[in-house]
Amino acid sequence: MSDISSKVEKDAQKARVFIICDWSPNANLLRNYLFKLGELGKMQTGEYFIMGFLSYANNFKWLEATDEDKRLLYLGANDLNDYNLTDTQLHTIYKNVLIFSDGPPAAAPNSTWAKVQEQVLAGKEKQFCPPFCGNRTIGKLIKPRWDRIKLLFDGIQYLAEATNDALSVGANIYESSVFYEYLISRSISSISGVTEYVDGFGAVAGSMQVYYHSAHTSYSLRQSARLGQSSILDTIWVLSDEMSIDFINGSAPGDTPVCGFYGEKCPPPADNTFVISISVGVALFIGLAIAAAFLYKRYRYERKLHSLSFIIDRNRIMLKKHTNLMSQLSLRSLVSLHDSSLIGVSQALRDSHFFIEDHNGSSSVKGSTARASSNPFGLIPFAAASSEDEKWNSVTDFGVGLYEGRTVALKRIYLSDVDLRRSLRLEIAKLQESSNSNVIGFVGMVISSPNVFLVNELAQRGSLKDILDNDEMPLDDVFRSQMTKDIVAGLVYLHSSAVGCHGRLKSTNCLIDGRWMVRLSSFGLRELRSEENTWQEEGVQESRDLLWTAPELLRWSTGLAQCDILVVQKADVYSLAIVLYELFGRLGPWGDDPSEPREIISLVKRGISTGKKAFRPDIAVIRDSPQIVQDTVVAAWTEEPLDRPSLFQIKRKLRPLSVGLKRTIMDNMVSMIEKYTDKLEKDIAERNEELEREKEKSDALLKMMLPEVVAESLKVGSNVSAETFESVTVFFSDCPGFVEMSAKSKPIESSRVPVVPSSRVPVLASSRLLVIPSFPLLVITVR
Ligand SMILES: Nc1nc2c(ncn2[C@@H]2O[C@H](COP(=O)(O)OP(=O)(O)OP(=O)(O)O)[C@@H](O)[C@H]2O)c(=O)[nH]1
Repeated sequence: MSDISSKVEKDAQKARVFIICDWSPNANLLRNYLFKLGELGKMQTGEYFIMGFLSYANNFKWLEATDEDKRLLYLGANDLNDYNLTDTQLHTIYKNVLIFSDGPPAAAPNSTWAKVQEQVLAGKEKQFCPPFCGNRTIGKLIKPRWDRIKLLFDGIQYLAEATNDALSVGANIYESSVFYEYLISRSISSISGVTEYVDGFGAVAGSMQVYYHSAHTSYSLRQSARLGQSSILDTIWVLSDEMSIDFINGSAPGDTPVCGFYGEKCPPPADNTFVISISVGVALFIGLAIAAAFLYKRYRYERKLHSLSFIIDRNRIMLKKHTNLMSQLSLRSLVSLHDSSLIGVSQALRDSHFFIEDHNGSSSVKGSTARASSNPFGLIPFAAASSEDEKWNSVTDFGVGLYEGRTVALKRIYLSDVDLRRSLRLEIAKLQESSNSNVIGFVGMVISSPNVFLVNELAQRGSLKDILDNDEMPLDDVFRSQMTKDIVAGLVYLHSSAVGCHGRLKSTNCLIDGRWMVRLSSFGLRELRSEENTWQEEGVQESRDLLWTAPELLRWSTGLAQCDILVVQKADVYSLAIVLYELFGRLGPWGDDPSEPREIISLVKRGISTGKKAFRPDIAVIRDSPQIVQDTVVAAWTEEPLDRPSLFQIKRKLRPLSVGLKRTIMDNMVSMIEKYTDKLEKDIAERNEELEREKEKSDALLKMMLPEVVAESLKVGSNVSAETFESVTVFFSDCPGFVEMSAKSKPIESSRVPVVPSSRVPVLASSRLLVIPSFPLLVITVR
């Protein structure tokens, strides 16, 4: 048994389809072979197949057994327990076996062969009676050799037919060489009902029986078909009956495995044990590391939540007076307030839009702060506050302070105290996490009852509203496109961050930093800000603040904190539409609509009433803006929130605005300054020319009135010192009759009285030479 086991194992490594030529001496060998393959798991996969030949002479009892199970018995059912196989496995094994045998085919009912078999069996019974009359067991045990019986019948039939043929043509059947010609190359109609053939050498090709597993019987192989020669001329063997083989995998197994018997057709299987164990180890380590990192992060997060590190002690902030130049001054006035030099103008534009001063009046030069100690820009003064409390109380909505060496913005929250519950601390943690170039960073919170302030990064140039309200602040396409891009980018960031939405987007919350970049502020803290709203008194300002709010939020009475984040995101899209309208129309959030904010809000709240469109700003106000902007605005303020485009769609739609926008807003600013510079250069050159001319005139006048030396001294600002002369002549003279002469002359004529050319010419002599044009005959005398 162990021999056959190792043989089977070896064979199975070298072959897939086994053709076993003769088991005749021992049918149990087939059984062993099959079941060993089964035990190795080879037969169940459908990869192996066995075909074998069993000689009828040696195995007729098994092959002729009518009882299905007996066939199995002969195949080794006695020893079945020796094999470690289940019923199902046995069935599967039989599906992979095909047996051929040389015995006669099974007799068809009512055929001659069936009758012969019946007579043989009856004769057999007679033969054993007496002594075994009535005892059928003996008869059953003795199996007739049907192959021999068939051969006997066929042989007689064959000889008779050959003799008949020979005699019918008068051939001499006693001459063996003659008779032989009638014996070869002919067919035999076998008693078993099939046709067999004798070839040219006198050999009977005969037929072969095929035994195969039958699905509807128990463990057995049964005669399923007959393999015979197709014709007397043709030596091809064909299956004469229909038979299908129930291949386990649906088709015949290949003669070699996919990877070849030695795996030569596939890359050699690496010894994965080491790799697998390393991988598992690494995976385990990474898993543990991730879990540890996660737990540690969670622990730090919880600690952070509990640490209240965001609370800033009021005393660590130095309050500053401030004014926002953008909201108060035009560029022109900015120019005139500073010295008119070009450096002064550009400097003012570049860094002085925000003016901060200490309480005691001395200017603080920090970041973009002012240069003057006076108050040329109309500082928003603090009340003459003496105590810290008074100073903090006097800060209105927005204040400025110095904290840890940087200037920060202080945003008043209209609550007298704050309950630092977990939900609020979570909201604050989200704010602390948000960091993007288009949103204002959160620094901390001052809670000093009754004052509550958010401390944020400061945006030097105020809000978008400040800039839009300043009529003389030029805004061209580059500015608008850049600002649009920044606002959309800020919103996209917020929607994808932990904060999730903005909730109160408006132009006052779009702040402009020192690099002219728009950064969104006042987002997050929805819970805290909702409390503030109910606490705050309703007023005109509050209605004005709602001009950017989406209709569904206006109708929502329970406050922003209760809204689903998706609802607020859609409301942000509406607010964006109003901000864009404001940016491109520059007439405020509702354009030139004369209605009071309160009226506008109530009309928006009403929504779409039958037959009417939703109440919105007049789109004609922005008709000069690019079509994509107009389309975006109209789509984004649609009444139905779900019909509004997503931010990503808006971003994509507005992308052409930035195409070709090579210059940044800073470049634009510089070009604007250059334009101003050119103009001022021209103005100054003209003024200089004028000044030069005037200067020449006054010099000439001075020289006429005073001696040159004296005039020059006076021009350079030095004193005219007294001089000493040793000999001087003081000459006083008068022209007699000058008064009469003047009375008779026109003013122009009297001005043409010649002047004595030089003091060195003898006066009396020269006087005779003088001629007055209007009195040519008059002789001038001098006294
Ligand atoms: N320069 C400058 N001005 C600011 C800053 N923050 C706020 N402001 C000014 O203060 C004004 C009001 O700001 P907020 O109180 O945040 O605006 P709001 O409309 O009341 O905002 P919410 O109440 O938060 O909706 C803005 O329009 C700006 O003029 C800042 O960081 N820098």
